[in-house]
Amino acid sequence: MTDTTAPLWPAPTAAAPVDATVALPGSKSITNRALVLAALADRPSLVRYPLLARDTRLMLEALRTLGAGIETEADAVRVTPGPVRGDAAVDTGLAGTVMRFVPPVAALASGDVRFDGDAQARLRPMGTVLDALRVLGVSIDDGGRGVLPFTVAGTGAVPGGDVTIDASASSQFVSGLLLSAPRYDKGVTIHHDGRPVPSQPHIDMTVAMLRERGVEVDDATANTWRVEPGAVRAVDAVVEPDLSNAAPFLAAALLTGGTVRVPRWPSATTQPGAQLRDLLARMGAGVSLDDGVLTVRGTGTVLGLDADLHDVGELTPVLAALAAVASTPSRLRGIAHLRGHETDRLAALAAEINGLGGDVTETEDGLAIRPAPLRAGVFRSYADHRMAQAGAVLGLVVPGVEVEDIATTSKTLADFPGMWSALLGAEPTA
Ligand SMILES: O=C(O)C1=C[C@@H](OP(=O)(O)O)[C@@H](O)[C@H](O)C1
Ligand SMILES: C=C(OP(=O)(O)O)C(=O)O
Repeated sequence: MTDTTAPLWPAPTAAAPVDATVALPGSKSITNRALVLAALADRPSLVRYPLLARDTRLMLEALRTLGAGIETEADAVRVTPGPVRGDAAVDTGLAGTVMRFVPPVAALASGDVRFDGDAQARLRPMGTVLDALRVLGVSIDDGGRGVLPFTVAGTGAVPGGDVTIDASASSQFVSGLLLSAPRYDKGVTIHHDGRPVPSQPHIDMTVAMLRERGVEVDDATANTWRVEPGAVRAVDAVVEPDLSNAAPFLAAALLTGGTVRVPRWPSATTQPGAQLRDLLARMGAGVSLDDGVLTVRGTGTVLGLDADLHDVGELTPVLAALAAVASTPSRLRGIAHLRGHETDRLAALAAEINGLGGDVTETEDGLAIRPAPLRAGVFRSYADHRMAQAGAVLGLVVPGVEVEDIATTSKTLADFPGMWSALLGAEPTA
């Protein structure tokens, strides 16, 4: 769905190579995991440098509604766990992490918890999570539809146990169950049966964050995860910068032949955005990491990319935008599951890049993108933050691109337009 009443944002073209240092806010994925685990923990804790954007504010509100104490301090959120409360309503917005991570928490409530979200959220796959919770002993009324809205009927405890799911449509089905599993009476063992699970780094992130809090997790067998029941230890967490949100800024360096530096870039991380180092280098960038600062330099060449993005699907929109202005063809593979993201991202990218004169075809599991001269036009964002970012990236080198609903970027960045202006304002004035 697209907001046809939203104003058009004239995407600025780069008058010169960019030269900027971009400090990125916290990772959406780490923030929302840290908040859920803090709400389920054995005592209060701090989540430091959290992302404060729509998806994480929805998570804060959901956990507050379910009984956690939430206090926002300078650069931190203090979370005080409490008994999970029923007779509550949770707004998921369009956040996959809220709609997949919070129902397993609500299953611990004493009473009903109703879930609903944006109109577009009602299209995102949920049935696997709901069916799994039923197998683990939870009663849920979804009217037989397997999507939002639905009601989780908590009884104050969840038996837990063994469940087999098909998580090929989203790794979040696995992560959501794992995060609450230590609080279920028998813990949880998940077996995946189906095509490969996408976004493995995000599952690794879930497992690592559980272990950091003293939870016993066995992931030694492929496609099986076992979480033992037990306390979730409260830890003060430091949230890394959101490396996936680095993508449009780093892309600007590549496209304009400029330089972009991102401080606090972790040397080791489970974030999929870490793979931008390799992916952008393959597209022609000079990439270096020194003293925690990632530097990406454009060399004046943007090469096409042939890559399997199954593990790093959320990088696709920006990489597709780069590929659309590359000098050689690209194949982006392994990303059929993007059809269930904020919007059908494969259809949306093909439609919007082609709308500017591009040459993109959808394949069964991705996109084939061939070089073509692009022209001015409207780039629709379909309420998808990363589509809007892709439009901004194209606008750097294609004069006259207007991005519809740039405000949708607030899903994971409080002020993307401001950051984008600062990026361009930092051009050397030579
Ligand atoms: O667990 C997470 O934090 C995420 C997992 C991934 O979901 P999918 O596995 O559905 O792609 C990713 O695309 C999303 O942006 C965030
Ligand atoms: C797929 C994404 O988000 P969500 O967490 O809503 O699934 C994304 O941010 O690219």
